[in-house]
Amino acid sequence: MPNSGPSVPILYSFPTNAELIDSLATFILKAQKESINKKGRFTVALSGGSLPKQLSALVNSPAVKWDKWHVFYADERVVPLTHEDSNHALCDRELFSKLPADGPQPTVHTINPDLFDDLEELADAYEKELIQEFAMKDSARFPVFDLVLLGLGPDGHTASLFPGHELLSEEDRWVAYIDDSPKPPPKRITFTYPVLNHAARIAFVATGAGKVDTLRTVLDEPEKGLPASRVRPAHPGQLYWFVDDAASANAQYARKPFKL
Ligand SMILES: O=C(O)[C@H](O)[C@@H](O)[C@H](O)[C@H](O)COP(=O)(O)O
Repeated sequence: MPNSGPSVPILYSFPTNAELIDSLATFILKAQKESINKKGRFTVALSGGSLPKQLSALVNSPAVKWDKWHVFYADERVVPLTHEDSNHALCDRELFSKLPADGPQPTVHTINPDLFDDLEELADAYEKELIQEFAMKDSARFPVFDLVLLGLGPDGHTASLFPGHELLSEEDRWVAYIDDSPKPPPKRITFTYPVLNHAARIAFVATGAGKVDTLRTVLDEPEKGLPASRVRPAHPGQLYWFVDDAASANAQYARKPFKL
């Protein structure tokens, strides 16, 4: 019977962070290849937190076709783009600034600092960039990212979708703002579920014993509805978890051996 419901998450758990980093890079390169073969470009959404560091194996990989990458931020903090709280500044520091200056560079879509006084306008402008990237190029009704990389907060949040927040039921807007984030800084913009759940692939990355209870709840008790559990891309989209054994220690959820 054809499956048209949300994807069943695939869990990969690695004994060490080094193994996770290598496998994640292999996974990303495969996604990159498929996407470029199909459409000539690779659309990627990145998050902040510990995620950018987990992409370190890409920096020196000659297989990365950086000039085909179109990068957005799944969420961004409303601070100057060079501020230490900025997800763009973080990704730039961990990733983009490490690429050889004379080599191919990604196209990176940042939020517009000229609009910081009006969060609605800021979110709308970022949504327009998504429309230009997807609706105009692919004639798609929703943005279909080739890859979205997400982190998991200790309270089960992901991107800037926090437990109990009204944005969890947003069905129309693709990009929304919040000004009451429980994790500082309070002002942020974030992709909503309509964007996340139309992606072709989503990979969560979560490491360390600090995530052990939250990861167990997200994987084993999705009915509790933590924000990360609600990320379930519709068929044929696929959801993956790249975690380490410290983070997955309490989860009953079945692990898959990593093999592409
Ligand atoms: O901008 C942000 O705050 C992030 O995008 C956020 O969603 C992050 O991914 C999680 O909080 C996990 O963060 P850690 O990986 O640092 O635990």
